[in-house]
Amino acid sequence: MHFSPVCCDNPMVVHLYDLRFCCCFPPGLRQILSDVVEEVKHSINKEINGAKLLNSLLNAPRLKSLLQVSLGALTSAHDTVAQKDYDPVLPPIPDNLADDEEAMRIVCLVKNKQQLGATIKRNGITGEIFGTDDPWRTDGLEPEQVIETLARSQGTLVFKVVPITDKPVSNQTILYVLVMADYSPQQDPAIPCAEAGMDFRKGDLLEIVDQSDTLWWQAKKLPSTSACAGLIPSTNLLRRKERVLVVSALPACIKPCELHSGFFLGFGLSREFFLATRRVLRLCRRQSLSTGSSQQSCYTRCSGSCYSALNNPYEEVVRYQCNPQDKHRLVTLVGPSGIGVSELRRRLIEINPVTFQGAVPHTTRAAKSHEESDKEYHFINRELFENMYKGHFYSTSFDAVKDVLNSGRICVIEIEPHAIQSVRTHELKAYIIYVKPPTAEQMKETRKDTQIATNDYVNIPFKVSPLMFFENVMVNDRLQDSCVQLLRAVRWAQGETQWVPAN
Ligand SMILES: Nc1ncnc2c1ncn2[C@@H]1O[C@H](COP(=O)(O)OP(=O)(O)OP(=O)(O)O)[C@@H](O)[C@H]1O
Repeated sequence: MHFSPVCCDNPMVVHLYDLRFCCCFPPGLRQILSDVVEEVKHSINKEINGAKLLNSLLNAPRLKSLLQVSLGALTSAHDTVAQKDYDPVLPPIPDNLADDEEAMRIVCLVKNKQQLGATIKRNGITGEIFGTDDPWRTDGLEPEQVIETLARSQGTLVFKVVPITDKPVSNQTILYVLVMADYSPQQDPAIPCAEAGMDFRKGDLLEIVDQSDTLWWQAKKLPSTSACAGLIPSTNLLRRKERVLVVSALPACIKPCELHSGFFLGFGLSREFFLATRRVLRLCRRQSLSTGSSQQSCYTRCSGSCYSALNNPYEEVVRYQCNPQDKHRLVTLVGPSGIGVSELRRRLIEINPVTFQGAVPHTTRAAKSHEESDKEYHFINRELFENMYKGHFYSTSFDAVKDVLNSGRICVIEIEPHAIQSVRTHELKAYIIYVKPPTAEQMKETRKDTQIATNDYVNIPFKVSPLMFFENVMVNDRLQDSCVQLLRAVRWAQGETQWVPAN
């Protein structure tokens, strides 16, 4: 080992970066060090035992005093460094910082020719981009100019990150949305930073805290205790992604799908893609509006939900607490045919006819002798009937529902899945209950006194895709239990704070 002391002109200046390579000592210390080195050289030449040499060296009074002096010199160097101002001269820390604010940080990046990913943010009110120090200031620069400068720079980039003194005044309104699509940032090659992304599934409730970017918004999933928001695609971006995905999901209900598989390659959407998607969606919508029983299996499967999800992947919702003067929420039952939706509705009304009432349906058939018009049915002609039910709840009109709600009663109706969207309005605030069949054995057991062929019902291909619209899912097993369950759910719906469509 060869060790020689190094001198420099100004022994009190110790540069932090060079501490490992440059030691500067005062003259007295330099002398002791030279003596020690001489002693070591001398011992080595005498070819004595290594362990002995080390032991005698460590116990040598000179080395001990050297260590003491060195420690003192280091402490003094540290104090000098701590007191000295180094270039570049940074602006003073704002003195009105709250005690709990994080301290100012100096961030040093070493950049080579590779790209440096950075998000540059501009304060919407002051126009300020972000504070850096002389010689490069961003004051008055456009974000594009800052990006250009960053891209051109090489070597060490030093940022001074100063905590904000005033909390930013957000000019954004917080938006709550019900999500109609699934999203995973890990599977999205287009997201700028997958780690900052937030995944969500159909039916999740999101609080959108920032929509200033056209492509990427920031949101929190509710209920959430996290202070951190994640990146999610904006409505337009998600719509674009969903258009690609929905076409791949459609062939199940659209029989001869003429789409070319090439359309699914990437998100670069061609004109052909849009035309094909539109054609498929039009078909889907037409089928979902169709009334014929032959189309039942198709529209119960897609139930127009793919169409609405594409249109509106984030449905705005608001928190709603029923006030005594408010009209009741519309209670809506949905389920496969023959499972007992009508039976449950009938029983609910029977239990408490003062509170519950069904909306009087319309029919085109002639009134029987004992039937009073507008009591069991509204008797109307075919032309009027066809005009009324287009896109609505078939034989039940909005007016019939509103009549019941205006009377102060709770209106209970049953609808087909494709009509779900028509009742999901801010005015009706429909509370939608999905009635499911029990297991095949239970179905046989509980329906043995009825005329229905139970096997046909449990295997019904009733796939309701907009599951996120159901606020309650119940199994119609034993009738008595189902009625109690239904009653409890309806009471809950009219009392608790809930999320309802904003529009
Ligand atoms: N939980 C139950 N236990 C026993 N029988 C039941 C139960 N639920 C319904 N039923 C009986 O099953 C039969 C079919 O019920 P219901 O008419 O209500 O079916 P639905 O789902 O309304 O069918 P559709 O829409 O075709 O009219 C009826 O005879 C009804 O009394």
